[in-house]
Amino acid sequence: MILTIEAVRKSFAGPEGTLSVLDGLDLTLAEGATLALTGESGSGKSTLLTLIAGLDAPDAGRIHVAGKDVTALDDAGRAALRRDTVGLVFQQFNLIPSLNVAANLAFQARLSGRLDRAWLDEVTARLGLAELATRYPEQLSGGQQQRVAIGRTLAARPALILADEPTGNLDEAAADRVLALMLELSRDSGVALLMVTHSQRLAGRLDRRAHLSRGRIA
Ligand SMILES: Nc1ncnc2c1ncn2[C@@H]1O[C@H](COP(=O)(O)OP(=O)(O)OP(=O)(O)O)[C@@H](O)[C@H]1O
Repeated sequence: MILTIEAVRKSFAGPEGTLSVLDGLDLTLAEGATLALTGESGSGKSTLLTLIAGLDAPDAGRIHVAGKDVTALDDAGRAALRRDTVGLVFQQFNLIPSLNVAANLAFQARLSGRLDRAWLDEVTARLGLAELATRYPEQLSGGQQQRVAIGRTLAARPALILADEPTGNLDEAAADRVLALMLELSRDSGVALLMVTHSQRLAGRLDRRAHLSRGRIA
């Protein structure tokens, strides 16, 4: 398993008291498998991705990524996990403002020591980003920024991609092309994909679906 989640709990302190978001959640994902995570707004999908990525800690339970207990790693260990094993495509694109599109696309792959020029060029072309290569993030539309954020993660070929509505800013045709590229990467390179989506149409193209409700996978 690339990902094993056992009995994870997470709650937040809010103005009306404690809000329990994840309540004993279990989930597994095999190497190279693709999973669509659905659930109502506020059900905890983004929270779950944040915990898997080690950007926040669960209150209880265990999360293993590629055999490592994320909940037991220190800051440096969790940063190394994000550099070497887990790729993130979050709703805030986190592009580097001082780097142009080409440099943003290569950034993650270079950092993880997996820069493969031919694959980077293919990702760039397939996401329609070649003609934008010398632009800077602030000169891009929301959808263009989203494609750069996806490309940056795909270029690095991490063992596990966590994507939070990665095609939310794209029209249907562009969303289909992007998802096709992600699925192809999964099939050809054994990259596992956990993708949050509100689209039943897109969810149906992944191997499995998991629905988050009342803090657990239904
Ligand atoms: N850091 C935080 N502090 C307090 N409450 C939080 C925090 N992060 C998330 N929440 C609350 O936890 C709940 C789950 O939020 P989350 O963003 O995980 O939902 P989601 O399923 O991803 O929603 P959406 O589909 O709208 O993106 C929400 O009620 C949210 O307000």
